Amino acid sequence: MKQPELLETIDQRAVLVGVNLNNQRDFDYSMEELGNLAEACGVEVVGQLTQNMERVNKSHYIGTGKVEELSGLYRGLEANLIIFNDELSPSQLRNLEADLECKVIDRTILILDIFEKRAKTREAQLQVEVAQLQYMLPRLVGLRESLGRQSGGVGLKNRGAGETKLELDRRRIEEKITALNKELESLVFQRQTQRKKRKKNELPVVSLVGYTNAGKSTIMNAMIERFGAAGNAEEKSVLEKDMLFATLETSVRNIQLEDNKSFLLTDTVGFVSKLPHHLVKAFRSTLEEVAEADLLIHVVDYANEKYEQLIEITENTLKDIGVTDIPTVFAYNKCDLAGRDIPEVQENAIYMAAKPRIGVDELVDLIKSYVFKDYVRCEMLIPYDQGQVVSYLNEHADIQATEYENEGTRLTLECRQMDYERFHEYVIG
Ligand SMILES: Nc1nc2c(ncn2[C@@H]2O[C@H](COP(=O)(O)OP(=O)(O)OP(=O)(O)O)[C@@H](O)[C@H]2O)c(=O)[nH]1
Repeated sequence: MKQPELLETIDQRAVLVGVNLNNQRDFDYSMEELGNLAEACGVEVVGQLTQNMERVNKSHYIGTGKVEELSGLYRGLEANLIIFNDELSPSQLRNLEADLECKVIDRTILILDIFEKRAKTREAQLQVEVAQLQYMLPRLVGLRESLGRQSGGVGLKNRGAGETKLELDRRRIEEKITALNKELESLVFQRQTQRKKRKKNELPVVSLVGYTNAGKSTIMNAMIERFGAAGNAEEKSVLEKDMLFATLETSVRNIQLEDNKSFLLTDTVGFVSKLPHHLVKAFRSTLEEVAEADLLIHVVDYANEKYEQLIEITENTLKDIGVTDIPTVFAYNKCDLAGRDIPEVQENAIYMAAKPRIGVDELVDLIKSYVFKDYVRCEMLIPYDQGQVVSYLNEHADIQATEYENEGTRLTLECRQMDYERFHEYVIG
């Protein structure tokens, strides 16, 4: 059973509605973001209505006077869709649609819809479907009640399709969620096993995080191009695209630097403000990759005038998923478009432009200064009958000189602390 899509977006002309609770600093940006999300769904935005409030109205989210104003506005603009900037409760959605006689949706549906379009792997598809069903579940009763009142085509897609909607009763949806979660568990298990295997290799893990469309995938591709990555050619590069949420899955590449140092670089789903709770929950296993990183590269779209707010949104999302104490460096990207002064060099930040490949080496130097700080410089004398140790170090350490002496091979090298300890008996200086 494929559940009906949540949103019919063909020929939609929408009015956006936002409530600014207690003068939120990022309110204007969140409305702009809502417009971008709507456009990403193919919806044309024709108007906007906002209200400052201290507390939302329980029955209609906005005040009753505003409902009237909204009614006049959307009719005047010949809109056929109203989009709220926050998640509406089932009864608010029901009341608004009944009073306004117009299709009403919320930010959550928009985001779920975009995620659905972008999901490519089975895991991402399952995650999105679970989140969609979880969203629908409490709204089913309302959907049934509203059936009698509404003619087809209003509200969520499944409301229009009378019978299909009735089939989707609570129990069947719950069963479906359980079945999807089971399938998801086995996929997650596979990925966790791979992750454990990678961990055993003890390579440092560096994760790209940031607001959607900031340039994370472009940075990853720039690094792969510059330094190479393990794996075959088609698998190496990752999708970079000028769209919200181009990446929904986590890609991992082993970046091999010139001096035998390597680290795992991961690129994952981009953030947006107010990521729906169900979605964060469904994507927990994907986001876990971030939580296990040794270093985060917070990629910032420096060309966006509101970049500081985007940083805040990303930081809040990281907090929401429980990522609070991982060392972080900032990559202020898209400087070629920024048309703004580039600040003086900072300790934990670099200014770059990944698309024209500017600043990639500097970013790698910054990463190195964090993840390879426990490297030890030393000299080892390794007996000739321990050839495997020399081969191991040739692969895992930065060998600066090799000399052949009577007692064995003398290496001048920089190696990881753990290798230094492991081969301590051969250290001579
Ligand atoms: N001009 C310019 N464009 C860039 C730069 N970096 C990335 N872009 C473009 O910005 C768009 C988004 O880049 P991506 O790398 O896909 O962004 P992302 O952060 O991975 O996006 P999500 O998958 O949505 O999280 C693409 O069209 C890139 O070509 C840059 O330094 N300069």
